[in-house]
Amino acid sequence: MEVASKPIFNTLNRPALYTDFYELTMAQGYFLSGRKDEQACFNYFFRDLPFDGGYVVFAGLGDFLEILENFRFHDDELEYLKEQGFRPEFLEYLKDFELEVSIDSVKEGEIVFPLEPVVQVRGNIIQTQLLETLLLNILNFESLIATKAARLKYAAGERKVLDFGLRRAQGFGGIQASKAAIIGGVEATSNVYSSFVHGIPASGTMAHSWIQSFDDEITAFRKYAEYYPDNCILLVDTYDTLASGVPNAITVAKELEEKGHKLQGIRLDSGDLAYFSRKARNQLDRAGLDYVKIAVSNQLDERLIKSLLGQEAPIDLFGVGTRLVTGHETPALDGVYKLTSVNNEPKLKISENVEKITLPGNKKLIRYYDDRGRFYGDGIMLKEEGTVDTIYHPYYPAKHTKVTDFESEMLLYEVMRNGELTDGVPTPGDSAKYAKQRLEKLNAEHKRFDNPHIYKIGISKKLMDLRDELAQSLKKNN
Ligand SMILES: Nc1ncnc2c1ncn2[C@@H]1O[C@H](COP(=O)(O)OP(=O)(O)OP(=O)(O)O)[C@@H](O)[C@H]1O
Ligand SMILES: O=P(O)(O)OC[C@H]1O[C@H](OP(=O)(O)OP(=O)(O)O)[C@H](O)[C@@H]1O
Ligand SMILES: O=C(O)c1cccnc1
Repeated sequence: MEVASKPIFNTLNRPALYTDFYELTMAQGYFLSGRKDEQACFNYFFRDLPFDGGYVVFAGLGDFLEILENFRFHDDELEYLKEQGFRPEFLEYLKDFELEVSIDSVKEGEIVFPLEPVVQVRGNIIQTQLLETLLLNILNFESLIATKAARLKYAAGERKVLDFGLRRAQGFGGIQASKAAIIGGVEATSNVYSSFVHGIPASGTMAHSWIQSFDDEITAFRKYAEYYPDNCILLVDTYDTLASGVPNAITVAKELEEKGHKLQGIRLDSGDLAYFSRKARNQLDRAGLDYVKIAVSNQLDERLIKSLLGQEAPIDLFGVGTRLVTGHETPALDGVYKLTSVNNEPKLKISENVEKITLPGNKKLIRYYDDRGRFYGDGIMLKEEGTVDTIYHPYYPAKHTKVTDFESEMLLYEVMRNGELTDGVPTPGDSAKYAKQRLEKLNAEHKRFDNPHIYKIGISKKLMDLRDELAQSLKKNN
């Protein structure tokens, strides 16, 4: 079959077919069986923490809400669906489609944990179903990369981390990856497109090609410094880092000083980065250039950054590409979108694996604080419940915690009501600020890379009983 190709960027303006085929066949099925006005509730949650880590930084809400603004079916899309065999009466329904769903979500940048209803979509069953793939595609990817960025930043501490990943990203996902990286805590990106469309800070150094293009290294350095005297990071490893690169950078730094400027830094991109950074720091300091920063890159990740700083490498800035934007070594966040009620009747998915039985009903999510104002644990309960005294381990109810003495906070906000945004789209800057504040409230034992302490998640007795009773009756009937 021949498919006319369409510019990929149109996806943002025309998201309705950015979905899996079965969403449309199910939607048509609901329509044909006269169920189009049934009210459904779906929950977005994940089960496994990526990177064997202790938390997830939630991201993607801004892009999701923005894209929903354009969710409608255009004539050529309806024509395509007609060719795929969809019925005229359903296509007529889609022609007049206007999004009317309501969405509860935690804030972008929130720290979230397994099983939590991070996003809850309410509305008619056709509309809520049709959003599944789009929502999962955006939220799973951006949350994965924001989480990776937070881990890199945790390893780097006060030192800066730059995103260098566009060239190694999974295609156009690089646009989202760079934004998510900023939300997770990275300071700036080399990705100009993402900077342009998302209003995030762009930054960069120079490539080996610049230096290779000149007859000698010093001329390459001088020329760059001439054009960018206040924003110049010289790549020093093209020929011989310590015998040529750093001495030439020192010469240029001195020339800049004479003209009233300061060399910003040097970048190391190969070899033993601890050894070379120490030697380079020594050479720079001996030349009176203690203000010149040292940037490093080369297949870095959070563990390598931690290791380099453990080796007391005098590094000020880490450029991270591949392993940031590809979410190395977790290819995807396993977030799912599960039906939890139809016409206010709670729904459940049973599994042989008890940990895969879903939590039914329309919910709320509460965070409890310890006496130092740090996150103590989270409670998942039914929306209609009042104050809850005790939260129970989702699978081992003998493990429970009394929560009456803790300060608490509701985490879900209605971000869309009947298809209208309630409070605009979160900006990456605001989400990054929020993620930073929230990560400060998360205890270090949940942030460490090796065997992080498991964060306490509990469910209310009512929710547990509802789940167990429903599971029993479904098993009897099926
Ligand atoms: N002191 C260090 N401790 C731990 N890892 C390091 C240290 N220095 C560098 N690394 C990392 O080790 C890897 C080195 O990669 P590799 O052996 O391919 O060397 P290279 O310098 O990239 O060689 P080249 O670029 O010349 O091919 C990179 O991921 C780099 O970040
Ligand atoms: O290693 P990553 O974490 O993926 O970071 C990005 C890499 O991309 C660049 O190398 P590349 O060889 O593509 O170009 P260059 O000439 O600028 O070094 C840069 O020098 C980094 O090494
Ligand atoms: O600006 C840089 O130094 C840069 C940008 C992309 C990839 N690697 C390095």
